[in-house]
Amino acid sequence: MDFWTGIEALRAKQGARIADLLTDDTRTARLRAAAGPFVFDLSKTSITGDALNDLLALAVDVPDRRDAMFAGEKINATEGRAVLHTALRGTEPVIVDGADVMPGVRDTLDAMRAFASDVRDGTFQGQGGRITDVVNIGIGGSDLGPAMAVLALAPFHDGPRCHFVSNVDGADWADTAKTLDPATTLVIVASKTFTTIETLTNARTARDWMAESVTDPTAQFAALSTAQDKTSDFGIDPSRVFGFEDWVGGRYSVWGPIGLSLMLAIGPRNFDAFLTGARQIDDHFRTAPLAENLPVLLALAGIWHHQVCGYPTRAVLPYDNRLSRLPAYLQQLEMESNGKGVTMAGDPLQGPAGPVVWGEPGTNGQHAFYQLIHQGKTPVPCEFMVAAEGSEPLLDHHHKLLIANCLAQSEALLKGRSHAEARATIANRFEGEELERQAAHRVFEGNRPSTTLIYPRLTPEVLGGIIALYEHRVFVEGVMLDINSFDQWGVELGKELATSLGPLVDGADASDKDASTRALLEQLLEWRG
Ligand SMILES: O=P(O)(O)OC[C@H]1O[C@H](O)[C@H](O)[C@@H](O)[C@@H]1O
Repeated sequence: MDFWTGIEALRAKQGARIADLLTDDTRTARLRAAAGPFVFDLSKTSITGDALNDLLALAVDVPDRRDAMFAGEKINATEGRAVLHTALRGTEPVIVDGADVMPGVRDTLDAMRAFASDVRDGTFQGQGGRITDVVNIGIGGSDLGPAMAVLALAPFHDGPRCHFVSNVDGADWADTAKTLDPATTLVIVASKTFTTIETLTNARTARDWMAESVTDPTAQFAALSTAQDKTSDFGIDPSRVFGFEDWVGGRYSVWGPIGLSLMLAIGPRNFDAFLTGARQIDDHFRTAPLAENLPVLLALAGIWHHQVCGYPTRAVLPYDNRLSRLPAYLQQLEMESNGKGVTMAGDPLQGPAGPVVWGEPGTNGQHAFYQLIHQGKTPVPCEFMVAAEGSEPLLDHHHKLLIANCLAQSEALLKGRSHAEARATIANRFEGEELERQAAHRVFEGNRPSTTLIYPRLTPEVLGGIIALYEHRVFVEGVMLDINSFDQWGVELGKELATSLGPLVDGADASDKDASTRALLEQLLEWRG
């Protein structure tokens, strides 16, 4: 059946009360999947067994497309590229344009390991001695992955301190640089294309900063890029350039050279565990039946909530403070991949593609935006995640509270509180009409959907698995929607216009701009003096 016809038919199957569905004892076992160290529960959604079967039927193309991706077929059709981030953590040969890519992947990983070990054990020295700090200069996929992962794996750090500079706003560089000694800092310029204006601007500023203090300004520079001619032009010695191929998308690139700062922080062995965790999920995704396939079920929950129920956003709520950058990471992964308007054939989509993805760690969000999630009129499907154990054994009483809060939120969303229940909680304080009015403000509709992902503890392996789960979820949704999840043409226009606006900020003629832009520019220029 055509996807959108199937979605239309599924709309008639909404409306079950989640609490009623949960009276069926078999539901939690059926709407749950396990893979590697994860258990995923989607029983607190309104997906009935019948609707799940229909959703699974709409995923019929997934196995073939999945196998095509893993086999190196050029499924990124608008750019004519294979999509092989899985090869960066893979073990089996993958043939692209007649040649196996795996020897190159292994060589690069070996070179990264050797360099990371040299930096970590002091064999590679800065001009003022051992490297104490690493600054990764990159943006988008060349920043979010390593920045998120370095923060997530803080308990595993035994290498130099890692910093991340991404924004072209000079404040980002300035605030970071003032904590650093150039003579003991390694600067990593991370850019797949090595043309990104933000990254090159920051990298040149970093080179000038080095030049003020050390003899050889680029001797402590490394580069991560597909464009090795451009890294040489910048002055970075090829021995410190770690290359990758165009079949690695920016937002899928943390597994290879773009992960170098992570490898420097946690060491090659832990980085290997990070890859292993992702590979476990790759194996699960390739072999588990669709109905038990964790990324597939994540995707079906996504399709159910966005395309069927029409909920415009989805919240990612890790009860894991070190995953505080995960929502931002997933915003790029999901919204840049599936924020599309046309099918693979270029026809307008008949409905929305990816939802708005947002979130913050719990419990912080509870004291901020959860009000809207509980009582706002537009339901927000919530994706909770929590570990059985924290990484701070001496603070286990904190972790118990974290788990209790995570489960309490999904329970509150599910159960809600009726008017009668609300009235009962305040009947000793109010009466008559005032009691009714006060009670109305304390009603929770309930029946709000959520899913929960649980795991034993946040380790490199588990983090690798979480990212791979979401990568494959995005892929499955993309296949079902018949969109290209691997290009990002939507970011181009703004870049082109920024280039044309550059001279205007210097005072060049703005007469071809629209009236609003002209007026804003005029005021800004007046204030700039
Ligand atoms: O790694 P780079 O080539 O510098 O690209 C950095 C980022 O910028 C682009 O505009 C894309 O939207 C992102 O997908 C990419 O990750």
